[in-house]
Amino acid sequence: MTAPVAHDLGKAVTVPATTAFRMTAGRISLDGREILRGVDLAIEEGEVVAVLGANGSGKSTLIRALLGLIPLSGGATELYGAAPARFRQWWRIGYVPQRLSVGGGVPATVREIVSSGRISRQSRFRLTSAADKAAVTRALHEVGLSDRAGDPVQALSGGQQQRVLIARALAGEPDVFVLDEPTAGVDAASQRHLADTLAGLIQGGRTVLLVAHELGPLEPLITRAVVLKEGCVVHDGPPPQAVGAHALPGHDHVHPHAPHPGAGALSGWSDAAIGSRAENLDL
Ligand SMILES: Nc1ncnc2c1ncn2[C@@H]1O[C@H](COP(=O)(O)OP(=O)(O)OP(=O)(O)O)[C@@H](O)[C@H]1O
Repeated sequence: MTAPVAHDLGKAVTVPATTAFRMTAGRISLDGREILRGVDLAIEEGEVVAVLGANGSGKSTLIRALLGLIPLSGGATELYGAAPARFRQWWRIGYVPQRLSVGGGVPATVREIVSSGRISRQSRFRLTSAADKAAVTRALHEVGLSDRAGDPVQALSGGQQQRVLIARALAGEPDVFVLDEPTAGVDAASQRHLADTLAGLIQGGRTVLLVAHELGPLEPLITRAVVLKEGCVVHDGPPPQAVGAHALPGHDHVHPHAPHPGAGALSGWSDAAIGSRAENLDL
């Protein structure tokens, strides 16, 4: 993919877009099973890409590998042109994992979790700034959780915890949003609100990479679909008509995520942002 044409001494030249994520011949084996089997993929800045596929096809594994969270057994990945071990600009990436792992962890409040989204923007020697606090407050407001800021995150419903993760991402003000099944377990109104918010982020030039089984209201935003089947890319291009795994031949997705009764409407989060260092990507 290329960026719009620039002009150099009157001559039109095509400027390559910056590649946010690249995987070349990526292979991953877990417990002796090959989960990704030779994936080539590049996500350019400004793209809005949906990774689709049946249960167990490797979507989450692909996303986590692109973020450098799972080591490859073959091939290579790059974040903004750097190998994950050499990548330093973690503030550029905001990751919303499928769920918050809080069981057995140190108790944390909603505000503390959301504040962790600012860590990659902070200097080791600098205390939390007014800008950090403002970004956290804005992100909490934008997901409609301002009134729950002081509550232990364990006290929130599953849907609300997902909004905490979204707020954490928003708080870091990243360039790229990576969302693993952002519509799973979220009611229809919240999905529409999420779509509006993503639309604002995309309009602001952000890149979006998301995993979804059903895109629902996110569908019009998607510029490219990558379909996985048994760890291989079987489609990479324009979203199919009636995009979503349901539209694909052989779709056999099982829906384990019932809409969560506690997942209320996301109230007004827009072009704030996310970010977190790799060690903060997966609480
Ligand atoms: N840590 C692990 N160890 C062993 N196998 C794993 C591990 N994580 C995932 N797998 C397996 O890898 C396969 C792909 O899992 P992954 O979560 O990437 O699929 P997915 O397409 O995201 O599925 P879903 O739609 O159900 O979320 C599955 O068969 C899963 O059981």
